[in-house]
Amino acid sequence: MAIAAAIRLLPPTAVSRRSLSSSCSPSFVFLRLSSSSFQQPSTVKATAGQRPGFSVFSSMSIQTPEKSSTASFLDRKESGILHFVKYHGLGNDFILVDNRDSSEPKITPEQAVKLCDRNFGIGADGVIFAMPGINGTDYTMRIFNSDGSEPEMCGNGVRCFARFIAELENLNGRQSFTVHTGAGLIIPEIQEDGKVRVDMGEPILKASDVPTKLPPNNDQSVVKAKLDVDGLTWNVTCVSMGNPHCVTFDTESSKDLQVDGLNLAEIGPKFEHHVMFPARTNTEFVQVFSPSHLKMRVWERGAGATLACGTGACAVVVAAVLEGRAERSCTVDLPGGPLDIEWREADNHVYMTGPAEVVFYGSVPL
Ligand SMILES: N[C@@H](CCC[C@H](N)C(=O)O)C(=O)O
Repeated sequence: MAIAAAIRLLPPTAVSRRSLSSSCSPSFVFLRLSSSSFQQPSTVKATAGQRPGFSVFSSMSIQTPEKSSTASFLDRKESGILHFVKYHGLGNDFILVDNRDSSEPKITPEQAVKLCDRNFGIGADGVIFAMPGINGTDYTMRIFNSDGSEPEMCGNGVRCFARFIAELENLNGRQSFTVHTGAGLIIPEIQEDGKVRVDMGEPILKASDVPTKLPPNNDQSVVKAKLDVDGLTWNVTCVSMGNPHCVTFDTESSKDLQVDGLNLAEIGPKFEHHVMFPARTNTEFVQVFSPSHLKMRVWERGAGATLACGTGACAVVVAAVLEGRAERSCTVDLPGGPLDIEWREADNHVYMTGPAEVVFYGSVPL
């Protein structure tokens, strides 16, 4: 059994999308992806938004270009077919689904696991659904991790979400809108340079709300607590950005971490599933270059080692400030690139600024 994915390297209409991919030349590519769980390729139709001058190639046939169509690729509604756009924020990659017509996700967590598979599916760290807003917000964002679990929030994901919404809708010059998430109200703003700045709200420090069972300090926060993992005692600070994070800068026996040398695949799961974290945890391993320049690697709950984690970078700056290691405005280097993070004293909100890019457009049978 196999699935076919139609992949476009250029967004289908140019006007609102020009800044997303101005350096790409238009082309279509059809991929065949093996999967035991999907329908035969014969059931798959060519679904990319064709325009004059383009040829669409599939593994079975070459099809002639269709007539010009202004209909957006994503506006197509074929039953049994999921149209998506794959985005990434610093290499943290997501399958974005237009779910604005329903408050029920178009795919199940089990299907998300299959689509996220990097060998047998599209490949992604998660699936994100753009849904109708609730509680007076413009939109709702939900996300499934690549293991099928549902986190409350995703920082890189919400930047991708913002660019996706700008693709889907005429925002009439509006650069900002409100998004309901499991972490509450999140406000992204698309900047002139195409980057997205996000008001990520206030960090949560109360141990029982993070949640962590590590013993809290008098103010209920867990800062520089001792955590035994893999034969070492790690100093950890716990921060929730709606989702839980355990941040570590050192162990009892090492002054500073050298994050490049860490075996995340070995230690990451031991943090994630540690008994002190009843909702599991994301874990950030951090090196301090200067009070405004940090470097981190992350092991994500439900997704493993990823190239970037937006909520993680926010949690890292909060933890670094609480531990007296950094200032409130920092550049955080992640394996996929840098994020600018500010924990603003005036409103206690964390602001994250970084890129979000289209990778390709595609369709898969469900
Ligand atoms: N990569 C995301 C976080 C995604 C959710 C996380 N894996 C969790 O389960 O909490 C980000 O950029 O914040």
